[in-house]
Amino acid sequence: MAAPALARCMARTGVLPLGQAWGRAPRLPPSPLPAQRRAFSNNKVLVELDESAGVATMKFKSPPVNSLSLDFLTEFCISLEKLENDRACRGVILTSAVPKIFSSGLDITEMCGKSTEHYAEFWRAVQEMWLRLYSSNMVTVAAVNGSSPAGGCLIALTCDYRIMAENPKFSIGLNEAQLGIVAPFWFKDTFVNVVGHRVAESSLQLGSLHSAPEAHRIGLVDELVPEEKLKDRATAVMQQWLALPDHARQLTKTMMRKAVLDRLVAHREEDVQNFISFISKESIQKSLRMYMEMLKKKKS
Ligand SMILES: CCCCC/C=C/C(=O)SCCNC(=O)CCNC(=O)[C@H](O)C(C)(C)COP(=O)(O)OP(=O)(O)OC[C@H]1O[C@@H](n2cnc3c(N)ncnc32)[C@H](O)[C@@H]1OP(=O)(O)O
Repeated sequence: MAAPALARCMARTGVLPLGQAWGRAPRLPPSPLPAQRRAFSNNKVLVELDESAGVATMKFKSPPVNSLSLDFLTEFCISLEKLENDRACRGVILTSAVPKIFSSGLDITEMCGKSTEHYAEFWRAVQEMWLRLYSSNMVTVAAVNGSSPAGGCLIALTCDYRIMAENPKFSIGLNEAQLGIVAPFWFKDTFVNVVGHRVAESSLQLGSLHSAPEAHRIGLVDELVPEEKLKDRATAVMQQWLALPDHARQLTKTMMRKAVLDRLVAHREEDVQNFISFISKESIQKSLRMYMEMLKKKKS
């Protein structure tokens, strides 16, 4: 489906047509074209594709903090879909163009004082982002070059490999409990698949944000590197992963992730309704408003 048609579909339904992501045939190797670089961009995401390497870099560019608004999620999904359907692309590195921040997670303003219809549209877009990224046929590497709470952490967890800048001021984690909200089961499942049940259980209950060294120690990120080496290291890791035949890697990835993906697909609408009833509670709205005020006060 062409990008404008996809955009129209998402504007109408808040969802990309799922058939596009599921049951896709294994990716073919890139055609032997001369070395070439291509770029495309929208308001929230910049994509640079190195055709000779078969690798795209997707940079989040939604200042001040790359919060995951409905617009961001829509443009992220459209960009990912374009790459997924591009034979020249076998891997994608996700990183940020905003200094010190990878992503501040779901845009809290999308979850405050909005209509039921808006909450449904927003949550479907969050689900869509995760379903597409977690089931991607491409190799996905997160180059985490800044703080990455909650939904930002989810994006990193959803990739195949995570490399973080070793700055101890940067933190990462599923801190939902600190906001008085609860990470849904598929955030939790993704987290458990990376760090194991025991670490996930305490980290989720406490809503912990882990400094980069601690995140490495508990296995939340795979490597720490000096910030200036992050890009090169992500490229090297990508080359290593792409040295293997795509079909074997893709089938293995599917086997490892299928149960978790299937669980959301089977309960997708129920999950939307759960989100709506949870987020619409006055007590939850109050917690979110207080949290936003706290963020603003922290500045002054
Ligand atoms: C059933 C429901 C489950 C839902 C699951 C939820 C998942 C989530 O992702 S909830 C979001 C959780 N996110 C956070 O807790 C992060 C909050 N933000 C921060 O901690 C910090 O902003 C920072 C560390 C990311 C960056 O710090 P700093 O560089 O100091 O920037 P500021 O704090 O001054 O923020 C600038 C500006 O951005 C606004 N903002 C920050 N995060 C968000 C956000 N997630 N959504 C919306 N807006 C956000 C912040 O309020 C400031 O706004 P202004 O004061 O208007 O400039």
